[in-house]
Amino acid sequence: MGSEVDAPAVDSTKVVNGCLSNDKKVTVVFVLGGPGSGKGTQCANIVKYFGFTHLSAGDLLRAEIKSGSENGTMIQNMIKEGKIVPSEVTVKLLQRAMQESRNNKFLIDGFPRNEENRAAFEKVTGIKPEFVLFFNCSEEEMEKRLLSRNEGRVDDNNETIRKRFKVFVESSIPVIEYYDAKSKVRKVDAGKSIDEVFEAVKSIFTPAN
Ligand SMILES: Nc1ncnc2c1ncn2[C@@H]1O[C@H](COP(=O)(O)OP(=O)(O)O)[C@@H](O)[C@H]1O
Ligand SMILES: Nc1ccn([C@@H]2O[C@H](COP(=O)(O)OP(=O)(O)O)[C@@H](O)[C@H]2O)c(=O)n1
Ligand SMILES: [Mg+2]
Repeated sequence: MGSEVDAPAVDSTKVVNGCLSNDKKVTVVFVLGGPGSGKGTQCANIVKYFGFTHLSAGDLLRAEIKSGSENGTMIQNMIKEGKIVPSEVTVKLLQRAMQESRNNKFLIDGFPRNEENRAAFEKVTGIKPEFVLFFNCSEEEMEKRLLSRNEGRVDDNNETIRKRFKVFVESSIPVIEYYDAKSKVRKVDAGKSIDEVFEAVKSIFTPAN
C-alpha cells in the first residue's frame, strides 16, 4: 500500500536517536482541529476502542504549570493569550510521556500547532505520523462548545477564543496543508453529534480489508 519512504512506524534506530530507549516501533497519529472541535472527546473514544494512549499537548502544558515548573508562568501567560508555547518545551513533554508509556501507539492531540512544532518534533524524535486526523468544524459551533465547556480554563473566554481562532487559521491550518500535500490527512466533519463523529472516526481507524 503506502510507499517505503512514507512508512508510518519509525525504525528502532531512529527511535533510539530520539531517546525512546527500548526497541519498540512507535505509531503516532496527530489529532488536529480548531479549539472546541472535539479532539479530546474523540481521543477518549479512540483510546477505548483502538488501544492508543492519548497525549494532549495542552493537558501536558497545563500539568507542567501545576507542577510548579520554572516554565510555569511563561506557559500560563501564553495559554491565556492563545499563543503557541515554544516547541522546545512541548516536544520535551511529549517525548517524556512517550518514553514513560508502555504503549507504542499514541494519539498526539493538539500538536503540531505550527510549523515550528512540526519540524521540532520530527527532528528530535525522528517520528513521522501515520496520518493526521483533522476535525473540521465551523467557528460558530466551536465557540458555542468552548463557552459551555465549563472546565474552568483561563482560555475559554470570548477574548482568548478570538485569538485562538486566529492562531488556528494562521499557524495550524498550514500544518494541515503540509500533511494534506502528502496525502496524510483524514478529514472528518466534526460539526455533527459526538456519536456521529465517532462513527466516521471508527471507519478511519478500522483497516479496510
Ligand atoms: N460533536 C460534539 N457535539 C457537541 N458537543 C461536543 C462535541 N464534541 C465535543 N463536544 C463538547 O465540546 C467541548 C469541547 O470539546 P473538546 O473535546 O474539549 O474539544 P477540543 O479538545 O478540540 O478543544 C466539550 O465540552 C465537549 O463535551
Ligand atoms: N502544541 C501546543 C498545544 C497547546 N498549546 C497551548 O495550549 C492551549 C490549549 O491547547 P489545547 O489543545 O488544550 O486546546 P483545545 O484545542 O483542546 O481547546 C493553546 O491555545 C496554546 O496556548 C501550545 O502552545 N502548543
Ligand atoms: Mg482539547
